[in-house]
Amino acid sequence: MSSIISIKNLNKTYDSGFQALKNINLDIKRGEIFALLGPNGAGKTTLIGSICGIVNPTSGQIIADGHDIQKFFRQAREKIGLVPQELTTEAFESVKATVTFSRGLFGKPDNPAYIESLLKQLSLWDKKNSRMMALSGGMKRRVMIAKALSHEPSILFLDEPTAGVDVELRRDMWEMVRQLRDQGATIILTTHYIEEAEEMADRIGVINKGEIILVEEKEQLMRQLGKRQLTLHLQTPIAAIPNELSHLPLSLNNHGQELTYTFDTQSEHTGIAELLKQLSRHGIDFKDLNSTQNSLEDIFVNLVRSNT
Ligand SMILES: Nc1ncnc2c1ncn2[C@@H]1O[C@H](COP(=O)(O)OP(=O)(O)OP(=O)(O)O)[C@@H](O)[C@H]1O
Repeated sequence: MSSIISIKNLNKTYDSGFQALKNINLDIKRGEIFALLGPNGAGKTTLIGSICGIVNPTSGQIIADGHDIQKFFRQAREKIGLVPQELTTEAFESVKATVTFSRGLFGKPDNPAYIESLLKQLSLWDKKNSRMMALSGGMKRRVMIAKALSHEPSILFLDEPTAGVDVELRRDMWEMVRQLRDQGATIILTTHYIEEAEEMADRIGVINKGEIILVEEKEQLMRQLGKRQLTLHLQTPIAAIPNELSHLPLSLNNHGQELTYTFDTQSEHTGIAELLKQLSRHGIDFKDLNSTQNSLEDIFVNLVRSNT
């Protein structure tokens, strides 16, 4: 897959002297969903703002769909749709007028058929004549997406798309974003919600204190760093893990009723066969067992912690 965005040696120091981005190098592949994860103040909005031409980088280069964002701002910006964090809309305008106006801002000729298909896709067609102020928060968010897509960009940025949105609407949004990707858009989203990245992203980038500390295929990331836990629900509670088993990665929980074994999904030998043999030797029987994969959240928390 070729790159649609290429960022080289990007730095941003604000007038206050604060360095918000530190030598960022990042390529976004055409047609992917890329999730940029990071704690508060990590530099996510500054990075997106730089790509969209809202923030002026101190140094470095950004190419968006073939155009240098600093040298050919208009051409590069035309390729980009941005859905900002805040809902900003004209209260008295109709949905259709708002979206049509946004297209005009990019100097694109009217295309009522495109606007109609966009509103239909975002389930807004029924509301096309409603005033913005009469819409629910979720509908307003959809209009923000329609506005961002009104000039037919190839790249869509979603800055915290589901902040403050209820679970059901969040799932709808995810579905919508996937559909957009399937139609050929490249999507970059920032999020605090690990679950959102886990659910949607093809690749994940982690930014912390202005530095990209990791970029990885999501599946690969989960495989590489994911640990699995096997929990054995014991027939009879035990007071302590027998000394002979103390070298194993075991923990005793739930008043001695559960024994949890942590192992690496990547290693050749999980050690489970040996564990079961040892338990049987010590007369520890279990009535049930289940296993769980460590979540991306564990991985993320560990990464950010080890980077501080
Ligand atoms: N105009 C500005 N002047 C000075 N410092 C700024 C300015 N804008 C942002 N910063 C600082 O730069 C850092 C990165 O901010 P940014 O908004 O990019 O982070 P973020 O990852 O988007 O955070 P959040 O998740 O809270 O939105 C923060 O420490 C912030 O205080």
